[in-house]
Amino acid sequence: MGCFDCGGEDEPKRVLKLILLGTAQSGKSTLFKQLRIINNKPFTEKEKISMSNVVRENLIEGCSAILKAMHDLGIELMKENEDTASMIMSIAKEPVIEIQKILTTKTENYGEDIAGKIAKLWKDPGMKQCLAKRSEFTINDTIEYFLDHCERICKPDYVATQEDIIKARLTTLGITEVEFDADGYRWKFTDVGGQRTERRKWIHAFVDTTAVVFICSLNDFDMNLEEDKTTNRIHESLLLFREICELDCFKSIPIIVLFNKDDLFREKIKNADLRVAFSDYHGGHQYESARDFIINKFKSLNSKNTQLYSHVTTATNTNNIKMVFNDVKNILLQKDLETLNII
Ligand SMILES: Nc1nc2c(ncn2[C@@H]2O[C@H](COP(=O)(O)OP(=O)(O)OP(=O)(O)O)[C@@H](O)[C@H]2O)c(=O)[nH]1
Ligand SMILES: [Mg+2]
Repeated sequence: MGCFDCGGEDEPKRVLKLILLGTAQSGKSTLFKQLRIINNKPFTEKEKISMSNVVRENLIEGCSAILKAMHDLGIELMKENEDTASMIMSIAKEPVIEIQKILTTKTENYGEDIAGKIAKLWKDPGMKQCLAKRSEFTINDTIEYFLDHCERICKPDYVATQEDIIKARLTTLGITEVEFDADGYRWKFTDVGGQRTERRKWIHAFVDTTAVVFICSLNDFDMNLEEDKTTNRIHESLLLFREICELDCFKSIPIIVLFNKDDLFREKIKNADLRVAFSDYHGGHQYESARDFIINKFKSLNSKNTQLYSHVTTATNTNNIKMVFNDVKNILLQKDLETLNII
């Protein structure tokens, strides 16, 4: 493990480098954003402005995805909301920059305030009926939050809050790093894109890795990939996890698996059947049985006996990630001290 001179301090700090890996939408960037918050690297004004546009786009795009799914699934919309639905569908076709313009300039052209119309649309029973079938179409996991806050988000002077930024969905392209100092060490976290086309870039980020943080979304078991509609998301995650465990470069380093989106999984499992993904599952709708079944599927792939640690997480919850990060820190600090023969 190399040393790194952080500058400005008396002694160079030892560097611990962690890489966040996992399939698309598992929650890597959400965790990455939480790590910034926890370690006092707040979002800059520029980032807040740019994320405001992402949030607006998530709201319009999500709303339009629900409306399209209602049409495809034969779910009725109240007659009085039909004009709003057409308006949303046409705004959603615009490039992101246009959506921003439409929502930031005065909206007299539309007769009524767009936000008010979306808020009314959100009360349409068909919208919620459709979301109950969300595993049948692609929709952002945090769309309910954005719809609940649509009046604030559509204001011309809207600036994204910390919570909005955590809940925003922006596909990661390329590799992003953040560094901070804690407990006498310099911590480096690397976030990568999880879509299949992004994974070929990962190799560039593997150098000098201290530990891998692999993120799997528990909620994925009844959904198919966005980039390949015929492949189950949790099967893809298992395959990817096996590949990572088998990589020579990670042979002797710890792998920390985060079973994420626990909040969504707890709700979903009450009605959904894990057998849609695993025909050998017989635990019914019981949360613990289903959760442990998935965890054991991952653990069984750890053929090369890598040091494996696991946590169940809700990455959108800052306190939860704070606790997990403390545990991860303790594991890695202990290991580093052992390496140095200090203990
Ligand atoms: N409810 C809930 N939503 C989550 C959780 N973790 C992440 N999300 C949401 O899921 C969406 C996708 O999360 P990201 O962190 O962007 O996923 P990613 O793994 O970085 O995806 P790629 O960049 O495409 O690889 C975002 O809207 C997040 O707010 C969670 O634990 N619970
Ligand atoms: Mg990402």
